[in-house]
Amino acid sequence: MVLDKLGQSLNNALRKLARASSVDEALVREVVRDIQRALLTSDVNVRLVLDLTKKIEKRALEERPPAGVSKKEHIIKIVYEELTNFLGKEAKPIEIKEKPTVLLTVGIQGSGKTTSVAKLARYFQKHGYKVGLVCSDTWRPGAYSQLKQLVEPYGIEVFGNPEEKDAVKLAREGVEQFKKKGVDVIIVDSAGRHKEEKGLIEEMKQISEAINPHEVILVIDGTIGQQAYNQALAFKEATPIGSIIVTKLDGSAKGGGALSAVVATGAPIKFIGVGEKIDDLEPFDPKRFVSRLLGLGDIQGLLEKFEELSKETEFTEEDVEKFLKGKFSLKDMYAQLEAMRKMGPLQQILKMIPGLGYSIPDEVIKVSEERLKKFKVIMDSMTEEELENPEIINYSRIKRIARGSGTSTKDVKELLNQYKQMKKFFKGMDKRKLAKMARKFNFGGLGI
Ligand SMILES: Nc1nc2c(ncn2[C@@H]2O[C@H](COP(=O)(O)OP(=O)(O)OP(=O)(O)O)[C@@H](O)[C@H]2O)c(=O)[nH]1
Repeated sequence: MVLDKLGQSLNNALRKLARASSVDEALVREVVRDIQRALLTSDVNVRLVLDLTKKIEKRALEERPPAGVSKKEHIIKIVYEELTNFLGKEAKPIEIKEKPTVLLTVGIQGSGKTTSVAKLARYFQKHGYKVGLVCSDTWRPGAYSQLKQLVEPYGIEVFGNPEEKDAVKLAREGVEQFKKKGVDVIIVDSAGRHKEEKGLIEEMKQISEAINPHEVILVIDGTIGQQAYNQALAFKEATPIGSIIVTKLDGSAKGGGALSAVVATGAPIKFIGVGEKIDDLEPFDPKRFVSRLLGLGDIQGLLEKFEELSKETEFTEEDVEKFLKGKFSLKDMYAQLEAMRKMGPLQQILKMIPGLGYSIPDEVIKVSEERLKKFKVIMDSMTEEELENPEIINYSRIKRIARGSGTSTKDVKELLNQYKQMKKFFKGMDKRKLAKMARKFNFGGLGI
């Protein structure tokens, strides 16, 4: 996992808070100290840590939680917000505004540049773009074949010539060729032979002049921790169109230091490298990153699931509200059960929502494909009125429905029973938490 040690320490600090019977000043200070320690261990710069934790402490001690929110919840939210701000607040994706968009990547030797170029190519390809790669690494003869090998399985073309010694010429030729071929994104991999910033920036300027890229991406090795600051700063000062990929955040003890150091320079981090495989590249989104880091659940992931699902089932916000309030018809229940089956166990989904650890009885949500099919057949034999208001279904209606659908009265009763249980369960949930949960399901501006 990405920065799992840091995440674990931060999560432990928040758990201390969550477990305490009451929240007083001493506890706040203790939790803040734990957060400090966790960040320092991840090589975050001392001054940055102190600034950040001072803000958290001040807000935690001074701010009063709004009605309906406990002090603990409020402090967790403060920690989440301040950490998110600390890491740049908003995601800043690479935008493909023009076709072709030309991207130039630079990086110090061994930073993970070539691997990142392949990952980026795959990323854009997965998003529907036709990608061409240019290897202008004239320093390391193996670079061209390394790149080719990485992207070959995906049919991504690589331009290069291991015999050519002029990197600028290679870059220019490669870009020209791909422009003629009509690709959407051209990524140029530079030499990466430099051990320090100066040479790197010189090379970047030369190639930039020749190919006029839309964006230059500096690849920084996340394992160098706060040393990333100087690299990112020199880069930022050299180019106004620069963005950054921080690599090797999987298993790096110093990743927190690298990320925060880069953010401190004002250079935008656009992607993070989270493994050696081609798909191990993630767009960097501070909100999503921090909520995962703190173990608050992956809200964004949840939303995406809902979005995907709503495309197929027209699963609307009102549906969710109805569902959560226990006000739903049999038709709604069927749609929800179907949706749940597609999303995985509801239990799992609820876990993705911060602060909710509801334990839902199995019988409420367990519904097999076969059972669902049977439910559908039964429901097809019901009247509109019965579907809207199943309470009116008495024994004689049950018998008629069973006959009409070719099922047994037991089957019909089972369906009605499932409906009752579900309704009862959701009605019985804590109203405050329920309202909070409904709010969390708000697809639009979702803030914790
Ligand atoms: N664990 C992990 N390893 C990575 C990541 N990104 C790159 N690597 C590894 O880092 C090593 C160096 O990567 P390269 O892509 O060859 O680095 P480079 O900067 O192009 O290297 P030179 O061309 O020699 O300057 C390789 O073993 C990669 O597999 C990452 O996000 N996580």
